Amino acid sequence: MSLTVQNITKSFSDFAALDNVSFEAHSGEFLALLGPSGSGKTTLLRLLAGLDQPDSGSVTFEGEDYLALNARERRIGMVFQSYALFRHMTVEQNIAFGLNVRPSKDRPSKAEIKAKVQSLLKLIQLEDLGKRFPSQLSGGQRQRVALARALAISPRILLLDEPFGALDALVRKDLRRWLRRIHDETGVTTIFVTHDQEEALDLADRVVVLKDGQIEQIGKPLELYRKPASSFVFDFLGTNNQVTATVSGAEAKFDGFTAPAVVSGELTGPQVVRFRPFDAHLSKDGPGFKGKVLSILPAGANLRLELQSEDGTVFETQHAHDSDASDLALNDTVYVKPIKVYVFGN
Ligand SMILES: Nc1ncnc2c1ncn2[C@@H]1O[C@H](COP(=O)(O)OP(=O)(O)OP(=O)(O)O)[C@@H](O)[C@H]1O
Repeated sequence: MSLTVQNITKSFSDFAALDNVSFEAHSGEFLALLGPSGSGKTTLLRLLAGLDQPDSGSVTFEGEDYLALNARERRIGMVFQSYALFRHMTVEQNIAFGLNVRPSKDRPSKAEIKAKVQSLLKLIQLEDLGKRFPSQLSGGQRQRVALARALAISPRILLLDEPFGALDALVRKDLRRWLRRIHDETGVTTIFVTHDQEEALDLADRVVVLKDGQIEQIGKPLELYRKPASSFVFDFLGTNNQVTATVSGAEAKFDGFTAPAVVSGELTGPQVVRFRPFDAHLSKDGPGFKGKVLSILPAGANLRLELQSEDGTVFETQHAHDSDASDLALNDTVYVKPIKVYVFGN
């Protein structure tokens, strides 16, 4: 059951929050909308949910005009960053809410609602907490309940707006895995808004990168990483280093060494080139950019180094714990050689 968004435009006064946005969410897909603050993610989600109308463009679900349906008719489940649970209702009552408020002709029986709530409690692994109130739950538990409540109506699409934004890093990571598992079990088409590139790349089947109300690129996480369509996408997906080089064909020439270059279009001559922290080789004698070790930080399974070259440029590099980098100490002199660079022409 796919959702097709075509040429959506939405302005506030004369400011275009969304400018000709088109994409498709395939049936059962987990799609992330990724972009910096103000890029239009929430505006887009609100249009899909029926909380607002676009100025132009179309949204269809399985060929049906979604814009002609009101929010309830669209059968969309939503989860927001702030735990929008009803404080005076227990967990069970919160989850049952969407079913209980249905008109009597569409409402399942009490026994059916009870069974549904129990199965959702099991799905979110909070079977023993059904009688608690939201204030008696942790932030992560509340977001799980919010998800169960969204799923209770058997939504055709699940829209999640930074659902883990208010939680600490460890809980976020935990919930990420958990959300992906729930998605895979239920198979519901899911659109997840985030400004956190790691979250998007980790969770989604495909990522839609938004910038200033326009789509910069749509692709699978690895595609975005390996074939970024623009310097914006490259920069937004993670830390990187920038230097100038002379580009010729698929090669970047530096002073005394070269590196393979992934070049967008036909760019030659002096260019800004970018490289990722893990696309850097360190050596004691060069060739490379000569620098001093400014900091050494453990980063999960890796080491992160900050190195300052003689002209003041700071490079960030990443290495395995068991590599030569682990022998380095602060202020050691070392040469950084990029082993793969990207060229976008800006
Ligand atoms: N009701 C509104 N009236 C005027 N401007 C608005 C309104 N809603 C959003 N905007 C503007 O539209 C742009 C996109 O906002 P939106 O909330 O969609 O961004 P976002 O990508 O979700 O950002 P964030 O990650 O900070 O939530 C912003 O510049 C915002 O100020």
